[in-house]
Amino acid sequence: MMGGLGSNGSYAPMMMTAGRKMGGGGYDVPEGVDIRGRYSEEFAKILTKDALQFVADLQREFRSRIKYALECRREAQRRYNAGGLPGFDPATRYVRDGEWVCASVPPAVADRKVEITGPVERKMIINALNSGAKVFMADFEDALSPTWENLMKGQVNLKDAVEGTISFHDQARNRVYRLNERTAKLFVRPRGWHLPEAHIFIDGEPATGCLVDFGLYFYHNYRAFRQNHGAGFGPFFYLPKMEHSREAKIWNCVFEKAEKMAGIERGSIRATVLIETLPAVFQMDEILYELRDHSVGLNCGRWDYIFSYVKTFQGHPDRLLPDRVQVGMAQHFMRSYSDLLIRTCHRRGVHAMGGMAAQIPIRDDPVANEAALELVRKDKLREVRAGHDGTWAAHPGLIPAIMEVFANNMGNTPNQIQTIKREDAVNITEEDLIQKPRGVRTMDGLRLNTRVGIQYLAAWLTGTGSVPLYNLMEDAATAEISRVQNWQWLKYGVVLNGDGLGVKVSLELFGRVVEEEMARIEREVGAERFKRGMYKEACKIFTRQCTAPTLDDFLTLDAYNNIVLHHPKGTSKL
Ligand SMILES: CC(=O)SCCNC(=O)CCNC(=O)[C@H](O)C(C)(C)COP(=O)(O)OP(=O)(O)OC[C@H]1O[C@@H](n2cnc3c(N)ncnc32)[C@H](O)[C@@H]1OP(=O)(O)O
Ligand SMILES: O=CC(=O)O
Ligand SMILES: [Mg+2]
Repeated sequence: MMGGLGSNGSYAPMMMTAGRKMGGGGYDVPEGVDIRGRYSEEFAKILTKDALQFVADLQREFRSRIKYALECRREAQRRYNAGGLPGFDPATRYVRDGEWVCASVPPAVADRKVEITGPVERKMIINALNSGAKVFMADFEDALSPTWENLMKGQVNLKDAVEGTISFHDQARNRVYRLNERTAKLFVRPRGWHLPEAHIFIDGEPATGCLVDFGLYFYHNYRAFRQNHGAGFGPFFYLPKMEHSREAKIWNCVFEKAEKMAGIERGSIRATVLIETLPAVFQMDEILYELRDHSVGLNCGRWDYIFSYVKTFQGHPDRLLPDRVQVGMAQHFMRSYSDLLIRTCHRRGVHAMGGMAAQIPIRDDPVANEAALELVRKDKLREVRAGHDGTWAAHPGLIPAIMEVFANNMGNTPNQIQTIKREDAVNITEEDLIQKPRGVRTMDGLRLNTRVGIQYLAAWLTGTGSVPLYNLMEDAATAEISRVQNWQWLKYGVVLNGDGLGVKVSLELFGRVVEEEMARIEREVGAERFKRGMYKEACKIFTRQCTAPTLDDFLTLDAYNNIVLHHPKGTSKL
């Protein structure tokens, strides 16, 4: 027997075994903590009593502030739904106008020309650290399906990576993977504030996912990281999906508490915040200000940013998106966001990181591969010329080309913080940042959204959070665009104005498209894989979300219940 939610939803107490509290099949847990995920000896080395105590301390100290911050998000969304627009906050003008800078950049990460990203999967971690990129962002977020196995193995893998002992034996190829002498610097991206961790209960409630990711990683790695990788600084983090500086302030307090617990200097931990929600673009100074002792820049999380544009304007039929493929960095609102981010970061003395081009190598078609590479080069050239200090790559095969673009255009300097100030961007207005994207909507766009959204979700439900689809990298952020765009077009019954057909998007049309695209997916992946996969379940979830009367906040929040596996075996709803 274990502690857990009973059939009536009440919390059952944990069993005492030989004087120790055993919460969930064998873990030795502190008071009030219950582990409901599978037990493994390997995981028990991560889920130690002390590490769990640290996570529980974080949860207890910050849970009400997190709940409040999430309620503020809902309140802001209600204002946008009633016709309001996001904008700069007059109350924090003094922060934007003030002359202040963030703490100086740690020498270990002064040069971040190319950063590779990927899920916390063992082989990927080794490949990414060996890839020649300056930084590897190990992802618990957009690129990871947060199953218990993925999360806990991810923690094991990161610990081995930080200690330098990580290896992987690919049995099929009889190939052993180990770390090179020189490796990329490791950043870790925990989940966003909104995602719970349903396999760890604290005081009868699921823990906050990002506090679990951060807490366990920090607890086990701060010492080795600072010694072996950060030259006295670190660990380093990426922080996703924030909407307001009050959320950055919570992270700042989490960092201070962690530093105090570890007995390390304030300002040791450093983080780059992704500006990947529309409301956050109006809070960039404020976010940096809250994190000024712990900041190492901002990043243009362009894919979630596009998703957030649709979400923020879900009640504004005058701001509908064209086909997803047409919403690139050349759109006025996207260019304005990147330019203002560069100006803000450089004014405050930190890195302005570029975003992810979704292209990946196309192995079986050299011509298409060269065309994809050329798109990546063009995108990166725009970024480096605009003043970005580095950028993201989704695949090791892209690193040489991207590195060349950045190195050729930055000379020998590690970054452009002091050399490109972008004072011209001071003139960017609220209207520039929300300007309606230009382009057309097509039946192909609707079909592609549907096909990609379902296939991505099917992969996610089976534990894979980033996949190659039609020669592009797809992850939670890109799939979100497909979902909310379909929702928006259905909600407002838009006319597909780009293919001369003049068809109106309706429930009936969408139903037909789903049926036909499911048939196409089956043809493409083969009947056997289709049957074994989670395509039907994915289709159900995706279709429900696209047709829901009110927009779901996150695709993965609803889908999460399908990957929660409580021990002993059996799925459980939150
Ligand atoms: C919107 C955002 O948030 S972007 C950030 C989050 N998204 C991501 O991080 C996506 C990262 N990229 C990926 O996950 C992968 O590149 C995918 C899923 C798109 C494609 O992966 P694969 O299908 O494995 O590609 P492919 O077969 O070409 O891989 C070739 C090799 O490169 C490795 N590789 C591919 N991508 C990566 C990566 N990002 N990091 C490390 N290694 C990688 C593979 O492991 C494989 O290694 P091997 O030859 O030793 O077996
Ligand atoms: O996390 C990155 C994004 O583009 O979203
Ligand atoms: Mg993102």
